[in-house]
Amino acid sequence: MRIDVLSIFPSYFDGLTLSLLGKAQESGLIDLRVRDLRDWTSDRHRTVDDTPYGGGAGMVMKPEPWGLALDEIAGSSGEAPTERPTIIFPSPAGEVFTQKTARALATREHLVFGCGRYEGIDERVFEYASDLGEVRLISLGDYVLNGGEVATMAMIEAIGRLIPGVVGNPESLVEESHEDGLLEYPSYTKPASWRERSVPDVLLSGNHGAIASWRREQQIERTKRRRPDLLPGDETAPV
Ligand SMILES: COc1cccc(COC(=O)c2cn[nH]c2)c1
Repeated sequence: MRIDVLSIFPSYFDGLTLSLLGKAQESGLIDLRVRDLRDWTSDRHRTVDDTPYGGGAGMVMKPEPWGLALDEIAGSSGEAPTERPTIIFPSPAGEVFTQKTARALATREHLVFGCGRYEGIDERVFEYASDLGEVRLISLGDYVLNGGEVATMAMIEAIGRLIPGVVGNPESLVEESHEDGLLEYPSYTKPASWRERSVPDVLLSGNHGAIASWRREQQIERTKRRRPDLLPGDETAPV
């Protein structure tokens, strides 16, 4: 998978070269290219923002740099024609990102992330970008960040770890929260007793059927308690 990131703070993404995603890049599973949006400005101050038409506080990101950058990155830049890229703009006004979104995006060949700053990006950029690829405005949740970089980091990690070969043991991707629509069961490791607190006996029983049932009960109980919104109407229905 090729992932392009456009940001006025490209060094935000230095962290992605570490650990898991770092190895994925070395092995060629992920081709991550982080670019500074200011590289597509032409004035001395490398200006990327201006005042909003219609007034209002703050600044809006100018369309010109975005248009030039997207033409180069998302346009058919002479490389072998592959599927059109999916162009993602993190935004508080976007669809909510879930594990389902991550799974769907992990199947794509080419993702482009456009990190907004200030009060946002000129709306015409999203319209123009839809001629170059599938445009998705995606929100991590109902809160506002100062820019799209943190949301992009989170999405790249959530998507990247689902790409076959990135995570050593794919089994570890199966039993985790949201994979089966429920929160994950509690985990324990040695010592069996720690500060007067013991590991649930069932987990020491060696009875794999009982352990599986106990874990499923824990998933349902936790989901009911912390995230009832995830449960279908009838919480005993198979998820
Ligand atoms: C594209 O325009 C803007 C404007 C303002 C902030 C941002 C950054 O994204 C978020 O704030 C966000 C993402 N998920 N939840 C919140 C983008």
